[in-house]
Amino acid sequence: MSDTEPAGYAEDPLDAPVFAAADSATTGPAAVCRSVVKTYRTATETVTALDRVSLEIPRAQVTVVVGPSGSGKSSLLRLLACIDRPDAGEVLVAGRRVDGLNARARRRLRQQQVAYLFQRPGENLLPYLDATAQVQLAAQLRGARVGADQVRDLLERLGLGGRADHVPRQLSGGEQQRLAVACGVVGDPALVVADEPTAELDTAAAERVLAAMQELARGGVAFVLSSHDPRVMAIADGFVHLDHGERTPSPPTPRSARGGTL
Ligand SMILES: Nc1ncnc2c1ncn2[C@@H]1O[C@H](COP(=O)(O)OP(=O)(O)OP(=O)(O)O)[C@@H](O)[C@H]1O
Repeated sequence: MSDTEPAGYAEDPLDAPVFAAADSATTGPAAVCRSVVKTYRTATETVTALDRVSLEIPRAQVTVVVGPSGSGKSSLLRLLACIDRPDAGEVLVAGRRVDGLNARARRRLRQQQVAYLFQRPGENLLPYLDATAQVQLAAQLRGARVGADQVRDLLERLGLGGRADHVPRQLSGGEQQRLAVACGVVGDPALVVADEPTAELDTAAAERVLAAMQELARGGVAFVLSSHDPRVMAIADGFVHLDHGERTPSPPTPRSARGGTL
């Protein structure tokens, strides 16, 4: 993505950590969208991927974004992860408005408050670092002081205690994705965003990754996942349904009896 910004987008005003005021950074929803519009312009047409979508992502919960192919799920996740910016509307992460920030400021906020997990487990990791070093680097980039004990504990919780000195090619796909989750949650970001996190995993590996996400969410971080996978829906505390770029009421889902619409 280019860092070149059209005029009018704000630099981060302070060259300091991008935390909002302590109260809104650590309380309230992890993220909020208000009447968000996202369009893509091609040579021949303008596609409206999101049309006035509003929602709140609660902390300490797993929110699953569902909808047919092309309904805008990835577009929404990219806005929440501060990778893209909406054409209109407001996006707040950890209480801070991010829609007006330029690429550099968004990148800094992302480092501290958001983790984005790619579908392919290997793409979330550096090939030459072992599991311990991956988590330490993620913490360092987030500006968090995390001791060796905490890294070891986190790897243990994710079932990677015996893999601490393994590099990604020595790990299975499921282990790689759990390591990516460890890197995502270390240093207490507000939000971990994952687009189709089980798409590349077999059933057993998917279930372990999802169980880890569900358990870690209880610690306070918000997980936002997009998926068509019933196993992902089964761990949802709430759903956001999209159709043709619009937020729609919840149709029946496998776990609609438990998860609410947020
Ligand atoms: N870079 C782009 N340029 C043009 N159109 C795009 C671009 N990215 C997405 N779109 C269009 O925006 C709409 C929403 O796409 P998006 O990828 O957000 O949907 P999705 O629900 O994640 O789909 P899927 O489940 O197939 O991954 C679609 O019509 C898509 O073709």
